[in-house]
Amino acid sequence: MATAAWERLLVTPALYRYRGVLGEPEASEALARLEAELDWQRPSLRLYGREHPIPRHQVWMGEPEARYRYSGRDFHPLAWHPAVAAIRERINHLLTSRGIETGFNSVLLNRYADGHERMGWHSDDEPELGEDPVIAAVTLGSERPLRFRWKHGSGEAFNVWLPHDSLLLMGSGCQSSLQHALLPRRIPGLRISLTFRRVLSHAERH
Ligand SMILES: O=C(O)CCC(=O)C(=O)O
Ligand SMILES: [Fe+2]
Repeated sequence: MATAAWERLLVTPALYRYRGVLGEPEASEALARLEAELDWQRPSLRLYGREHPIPRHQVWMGEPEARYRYSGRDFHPLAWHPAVAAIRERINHLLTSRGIETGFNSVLLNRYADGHERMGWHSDDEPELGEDPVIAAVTLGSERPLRFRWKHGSGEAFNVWLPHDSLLLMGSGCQSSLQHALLPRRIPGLRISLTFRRVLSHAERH
């Protein structure tokens, strides 16, 4: 088993990194295909009555029922692109072999043209993700740090560097005890991340 490739970054909450998740040339080919073939969107979010275009591009993809409400907007998923479906298969295989059943039915793809593009502080704790979601984030392209900070108490903020072709597994407790952000840095180059999620059906929510 390739368990040696898993690095445990935290025990509680469960935070793991895995390097070389797709291998080459698959990882570089996936980056080029996603960049060229996806219909990247830059939606605006409404803040204090004003529309602000988000500082990155994104695509929401998945099963038709996996609708997602984010910052006051409903996102309808696009059908699986074959390159994204292949990455989902790989991630599912990797996690299943560790006994983790995720049932990912959707993915948010984020495209950062360079280090100026970013994502602000948040937890992925929307009700449609359930009580304690598992989120698997694949990085393709430029290596940047994802910064984490604790929601309660005085623990220090920390960086997790995410190299090309790596997977970050945010497991139990991550969204309830931590926030994360991709802060602007003087780092050149395109980065695409794929954050796989399981959106619950209405019947599964309470
Ligand atoms: O780009 C990243 O690595 C972070 C993305 C993220 O936090 C999200 O999609 O919720
Ligand atoms: Fe996130």
